[in-house]
Amino acid sequence: MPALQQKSANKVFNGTLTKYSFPSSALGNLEANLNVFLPSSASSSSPAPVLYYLSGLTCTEDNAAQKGNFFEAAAKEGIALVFPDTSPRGAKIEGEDESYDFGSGAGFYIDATKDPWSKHYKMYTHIVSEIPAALQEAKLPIDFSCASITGHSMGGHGALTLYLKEGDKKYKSASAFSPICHPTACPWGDKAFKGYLEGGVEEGKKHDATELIAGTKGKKLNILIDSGLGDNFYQQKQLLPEDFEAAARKAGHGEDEVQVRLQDGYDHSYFFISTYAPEHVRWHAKFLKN
Ligand SMILES: N[C@@H](CCC(=O)N[C@@H](CSC=O)C(=O)NCC(=O)O)C(=O)O
Repeated sequence: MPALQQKSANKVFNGTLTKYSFPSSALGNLEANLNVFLPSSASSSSPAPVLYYLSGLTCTEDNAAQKGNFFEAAAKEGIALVFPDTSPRGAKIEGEDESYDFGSGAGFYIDATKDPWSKHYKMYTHIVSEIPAALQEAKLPIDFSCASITGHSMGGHGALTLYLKEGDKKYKSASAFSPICHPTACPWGDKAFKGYLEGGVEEGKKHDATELIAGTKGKKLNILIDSGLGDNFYQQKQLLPEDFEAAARKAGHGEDEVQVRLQDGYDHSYFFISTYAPEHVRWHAKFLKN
């Protein structure tokens, strides 16, 4: 695995936010960027547990780091944060930069199976395996066996599906802000799955949180979702949190395992995320530090 290159470092809440890049084999050897926050408490003898944050459509590794309001709570709880990018960059595929909801900035946290996307668009492997391996090899003081995952919108879909697919051996808990909860039933998911997957929307069911949670009867889950009732994408039925909640209840998960909270007046923006980010970090800390 090629070494991480440090691009910048900033002190924040006594910890450090560092931007790295590395040539990613999952992304067809394109350069991948990510931001990593290490709390001051992290050391090789006391590595920090880690919370991954997956961003939404149009974002890079910087949006949540700059506007998400995650650092103070993570510093207090002694939790490392990893902010990956949302897609490969510069794959030079025709149509890659034509729309905000497909191609660059819109990798959907799946491994594409359809040409020409499948050579570069392997965001699932990039997040689940490649990034932890690269950070581990760089000997960052992070305990990758103690990880949880969160995200926003497309990244909320990523957080829920990676958690539901990988299980508690990989992630102890999942939370999401305004997640795309039922992508096979909304325009964003329909476009992404038809574009990236050989089997289209049918194959997309493997990457759909509402479909996945239906098969979790008897499993113990730790999921927290916040979505705003003033969110234009919620009103346009891109998010469908009610479908996810209904499927969770049908599979036998009560509020103690799957909480779906609809927050009055909040929109889809980082003003909403930054309001609830500290609470999400503290909620994950219960599972990461027990
Ligand atoms: N440009 C688009 C809207 C794009 C948008 O709202 N992106 C959200 C994520 S949406 C779901 O994944 C986002 O996080 N944007 C970045 C930010 O910093 O706010 C349009 O015109 O509708």
